Order: sequence, then C-alpha cells, then structure tokens
Amino acid sequence: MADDPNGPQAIRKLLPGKLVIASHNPGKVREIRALLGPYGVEPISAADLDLPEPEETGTTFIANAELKAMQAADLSGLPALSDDSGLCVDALLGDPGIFSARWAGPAKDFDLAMASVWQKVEAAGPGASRSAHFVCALALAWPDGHVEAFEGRVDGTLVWPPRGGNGFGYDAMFQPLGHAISFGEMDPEAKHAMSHRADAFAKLVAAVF
Ligand SMILES: O=P(O)(O)OP(=O)(O)OP(=O)(O)OC[C@H]1O[C@@H](n2cnc3c(O)ncnc32)[C@H](O)[C@@H]1O
Ligand SMILES: [Mg+2]
Repeated sequence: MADDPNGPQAIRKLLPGKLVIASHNPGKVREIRALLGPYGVEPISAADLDLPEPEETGTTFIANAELKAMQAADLSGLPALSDDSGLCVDALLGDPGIFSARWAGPAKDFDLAMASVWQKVEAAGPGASRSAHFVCALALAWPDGHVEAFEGRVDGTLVWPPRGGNGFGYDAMFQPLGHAISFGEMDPEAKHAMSHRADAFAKLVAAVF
C-alpha cells in the first residue's frame, strides 16, 4: 500500500518530524527513545504534552496499544506510538498479562507486584513451571484515525529473589532463555538486542520505515 496517503508509508513524509510516545511509563519511554534513535524522528512524550492516561479497556495487548495511540494522535494532531506490554506467567495461565501494571497498585510498586507473582507461582506447587514471557504490542496511529499494530515476545524463566537494578517493572525477576543474567542485570543495549519491545519494533520498522 505504498501509495496510500493514510498508510504506514505516510510516516516517511513526516520524517524527520515529531512523533508522540504515547506512554506515561518513564522506563518504556527511555527504551522507545533508544529504539527510535537511528530513525531521525523527534520523540515527544505524552507527559511532555500533558496528555491524559486513557483507561485501558481492551482485552488484548493490541487493543490496549491501539486505544492509547489513537487517543494520543487525536489529541495531539501528531502521529503517536504507544506500547502495551506485560509479563505472562505459564503457571498463572498468562497472568498478570494485560494487568501487569495494575498488579503494582496505584503506588506503582513493582517490588510488591513481583512478590505477588512469585507468591502465586509458589502457591501453584513445587513442580509449577517457572516459564514466562514478556509481550509488547506497539501501535502507531495517525491523527486521521489510521492505526497499525505489531506484537513482539521474549521467552524466559522467572528468578527469585529479584536480581539487578537496571530496567524497570518486572525486569529483575525475568531471565531470558539462553542467558545467565536477568533483564535487571543487563545493560540496556543487551536488553534491546532481544526484548519483546525490540521484537515488536523490528516488525514496525519493517512495515513502516
Ligand atoms: O500504559 P503506559 O502509559 O504505557 O504505561 P504502563 O506502565 O501502564 O504500561 P502498560 O499498561 O503496558 O503495563 C505494562 C506493565 O508491564 C511491565 N512491563 C512491560 N514491559 C516491561 C519490560 O520491558 N520490563 C519489565 N517490565 C515490563 C511494566 O511494569 C508495565 O507497567
Ligand atoms: Mg498502562
């Protein structure tokens, strides 16, 4: 659809240009800025624009990403990139999943959220699987309502106690497959080489840039 004026190719005409990062999570905004680094866009965060945090009423990562991006594009009049992501734990049948932020409560306490995850995994029994994966849905929306979404994933194992002070959210309790350190112990560049966010971003880049 290279000729569709509302399609993903339209971003070419906006580059170098402004792009709203439709997230209120500073950890995500930092990672998305790094991923966008080589593409000559000027990222502005939702917080810079004082955009409201929409209610995440979707039942999938993609649906929530789309509603966040569409609201930011509509309110700002600029293309907007959102991220809906979370940790899915096999022993918890995919929880916390799309509720990953909500498990941290209004205080956004991820020590508490990680402890809740681990407590529930232990309660599932000594033989319960420690397998988990992160999912990231990235949605890119234009002010005319057009939206494109891409999903990425990284598989790993839960570790306890949490390890490392890098990253954010559940990073300290997640060790990606094939690695001996947690995301919390990894340099940002190493996480960007394999994360769910990088996987989704690669798909977005292939389709859009
Ligand atoms: O909705 P926005 O404003 O983007 O920010 P949020 O923190 O509410 O984000 P989500 O609704 O997508 O919730 C996903 C949660 O999952 C966690 N999460 C997502 N990606 C992660 C990552 O790369 N490392 C660790 N935790 C992550 C993180 O704690 C998020 O708060
Ligand atoms: Mg959220």
